[in-house]
Amino acid sequence: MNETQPLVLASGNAGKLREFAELLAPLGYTVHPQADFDVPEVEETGLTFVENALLKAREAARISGLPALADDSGLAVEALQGAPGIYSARYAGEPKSDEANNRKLLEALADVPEGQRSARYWCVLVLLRHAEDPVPEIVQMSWEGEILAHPRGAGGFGYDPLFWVPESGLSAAELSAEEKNRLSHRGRALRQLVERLR
Ligand SMILES: O=c1nc[nH]c2c1ncn2[C@H]1C[C@H](O)[C@@H](COP(=O)(O)OP(=O)(O)OP(=O)(O)O)O1
Ligand SMILES: [Mg+2]
Repeated sequence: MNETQPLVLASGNAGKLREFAELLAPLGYTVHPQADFDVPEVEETGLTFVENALLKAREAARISGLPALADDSGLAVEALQGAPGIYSARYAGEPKSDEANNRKLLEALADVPEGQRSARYWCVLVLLRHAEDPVPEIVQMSWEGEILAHPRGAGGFGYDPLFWVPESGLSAAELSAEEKNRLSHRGRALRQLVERLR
């Protein structure tokens, strides 16, 4: 794909859209949020991140007529056998709320001591060149961390105030936008995807 080709971002998440805009702007892509084409939120009925990302990308490509990039992501906590995982966005039920999700996570880990609170973010990116693309580009990337006992920081989105980044000595919400994009599951997945398109 050449760099002047427009791309629809198959997400309604403002935090993701901001990060993708930051990551893709210097690479020359023209990105349009799916809201510009009135793409509705699709039901995430898959049992894997990749299935859900495919559902989102296909719907956005179908309605917009553009190549579509979707991100299905989430937090997998070892002490919770990988929960909330693909259910991360709706962990505390509907309507989706980062604050309620974070509160529920802290409650679930209330009795889990420091040292046993390992977790990883997953980001699965799917790029469909068109709605019926039979050969999607797929990248799956993780980011290792630990779940804090109390929220720290005001940046990022989602579970970032509870996600401790050992390599930085900060929570993900305390990282600058540039630093999070450099280290994160999403930043590294996107750079790998873009490499493949070159
Ligand atoms: O870097 C991150 N920093 C903090 N939290 C994160 C991150 N990456 C994923 N997450 C959490 C947010 C949400 O609870 C779930 C994604 O759920 P996911 O369905 O992929 O996104 P969503 O429903 O918010 O928007 P959409 O599906 O329209 O892209 O994982
Ligand atoms: Mg979602």
